[in-house]
Amino acid sequence: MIATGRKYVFDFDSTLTRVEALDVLAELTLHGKSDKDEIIAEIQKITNLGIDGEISFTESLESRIKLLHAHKNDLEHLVNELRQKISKSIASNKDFFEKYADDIYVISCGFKEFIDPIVKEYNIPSDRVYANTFKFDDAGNIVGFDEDNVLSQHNGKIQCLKDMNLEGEVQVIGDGYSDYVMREAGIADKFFAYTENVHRDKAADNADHVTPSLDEFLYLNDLPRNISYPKNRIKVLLLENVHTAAFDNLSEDGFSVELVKHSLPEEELIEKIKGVHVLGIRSKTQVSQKVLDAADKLLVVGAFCIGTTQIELEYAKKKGIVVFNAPYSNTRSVVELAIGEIIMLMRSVFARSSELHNGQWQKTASGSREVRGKNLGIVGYGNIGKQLSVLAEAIGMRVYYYDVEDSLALGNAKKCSSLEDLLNISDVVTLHIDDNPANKNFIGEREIKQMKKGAMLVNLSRGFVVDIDALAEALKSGHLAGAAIDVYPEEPRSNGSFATKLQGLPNVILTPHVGGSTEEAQRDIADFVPNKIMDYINSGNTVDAVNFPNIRLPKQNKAHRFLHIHKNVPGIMAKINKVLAEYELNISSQYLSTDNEVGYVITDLDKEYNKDVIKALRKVDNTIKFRVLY
Ligand SMILES: NC(=O)C1=CN([C@@H]2O[C@H](COP(=O)(O)OP(=O)(O)OC[C@H]3O[C@@H](n4cnc5c(N)ncnc54)[C@H](O)[C@@H]3O)[C@@H](O)[C@H]2O)C=CC1
Ligand SMILES: O=C(O)C(=O)COP(=O)(O)O
Repeated sequence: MIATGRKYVFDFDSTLTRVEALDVLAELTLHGKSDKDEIIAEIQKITNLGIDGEISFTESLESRIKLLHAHKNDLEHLVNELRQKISKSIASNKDFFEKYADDIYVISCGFKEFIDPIVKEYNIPSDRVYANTFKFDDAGNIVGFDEDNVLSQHNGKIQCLKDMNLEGEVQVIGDGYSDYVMREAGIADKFFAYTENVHRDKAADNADHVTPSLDEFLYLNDLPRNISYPKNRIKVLLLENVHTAAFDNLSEDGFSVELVKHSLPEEELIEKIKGVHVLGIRSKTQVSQKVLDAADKLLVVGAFCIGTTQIELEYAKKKGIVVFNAPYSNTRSVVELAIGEIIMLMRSVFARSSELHNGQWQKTASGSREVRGKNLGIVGYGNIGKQLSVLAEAIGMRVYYYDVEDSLALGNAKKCSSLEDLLNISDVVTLHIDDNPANKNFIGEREIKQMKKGAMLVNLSRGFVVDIDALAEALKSGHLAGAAIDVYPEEPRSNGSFATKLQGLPNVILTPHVGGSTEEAQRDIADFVPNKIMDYINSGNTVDAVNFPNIRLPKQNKAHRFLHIHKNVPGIMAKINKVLAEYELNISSQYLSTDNEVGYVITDLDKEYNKDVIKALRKVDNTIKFRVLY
């Protein structure tokens, strides 16, 4: 047991547990009744009015008990339910309740009958639980409560705490205004508004501190805790209108997340990135060296897309910043659009449609062909190219492909040994090469000339891959019969006006970089990338990182985890382990992964450590980043 001279007074409902116990009791007792939902809504309304001090507490209690129709036997079920509903950060910090047991109290306007058995498991004995008690009739029905108990009365917590006569600094942790009043009355020294389960403005606005979790409370008080840095202090900045599910995923895990609809130019990002730990972007945001230099806290960048060349990957690595992307989530969306566009181009659908929009009936078969039996040339036989190959064959196209890497053909697709071979043979050429800057003007005047007369070009890869001037010329001259372009050498940062030389040309489909913009793809990315980010922040795992040595280690219980990122020079591991040995720390597991530039080591320790070891590890030569996880 450790003495701090402070007393910690916890509220129960919606603080120690995620729920209001009487709401749960109502769910149990009203189960199967036709008017259950209305009664529960009524109970919740009364609960909130009581918590916010809008009606007298006694009144709220009386009304709720009447509506409950509960029996003694229901309490056992209630306790079982509540056991499953302990607040997340309370359950993960059981250690605190063990070590500071003598200084922890519960003051609740709930009932000892269900609070005692729950908090007992957190080392809080019944005599430190101040709460109401039920009255039962002979048949065991709950018919009321002990009206002499101060806690059944309005602002009863003030009187209760006064009567307890606690010595030392008294800190109250609760979600409601009825907890704050102890501080307002001057009986408690500090009030922490606990918002992990519910955010009540009236409590938060008056609090000395708002604590979104117990981790934050423990951090503020420098008390031992399950994670070294509370998640609400980890700032996440999501740009470019990533799906709101990403916001939900990261906020639900406790991070502080800001969502910005568009991309930011370098100067603005340099300002905005300060203090940000996690940056989420899509294909527009340039994460340049200057941005990375300004990023004083940045740990990880999530590209909510496939392409990552908008990020200075190597420079990020040298700074110990890990980058993840979503390599598969939007591939199917691109493939479906490619198939659709190939058919639309071959049938001159857009030309016919524009004519009709302009009031012209232009029924003709001229320049309208089936895709069946036509040659499709896929350039870049990667994740997208391969899927497209399969679908295109399924609709009867003959597939040819060209890739710089040796890539196995799927189905009956035929590999071309040169780009020229592919261009010579294809009725439609579709580009799916990666966003490597070396692919700039990959398709220029010379390559277009190598294409068959009347062929079509589809580009859903990157804008700089095609020389737009040369393409516009070829379309105007009639050498090419059509094109579908989704990506452009220069794209705007947000929605608005846009100009390209391809505008107004017949049989040219123009789309604003929407190849991967489907609800399904964006929704999937919003799970995939946040999961990678959370896995790295919470456990140190870097599996699937695009610029970093990959490590996965399961989270350990009753252990401490240190993450050390360093320049990959000889002797670092020896130095790290020498420091650990000097502080007599026992390594329970350790895993190192390196590439040419950096080394990344996760070390798990099986016992308490002297905080000075952290300083010593940070001082190890060639350390880039050091983080204590838990
Ligand atoms: N329009 C949109 O909204 C979207 C565009 N994309 C873009 O699509 C492209 C392809 O994506 P994935 O298939 O996932 O990439 P991937 O990396 O799986 O495949 C790319 C393939 O291109 C090959 N390649 C690269 N340079 C080449 C060259 N000069 N000549 C021949 N082959 C070359 C690579 O060897 C690789 O096999 C990327 O540029 C990506 O950014 C991806 C998703 C959505
Ligand atoms: O995934 C990619 O690489 C894309 O090009 C899609 O980018 P976006 O998310 O639409 O900015």
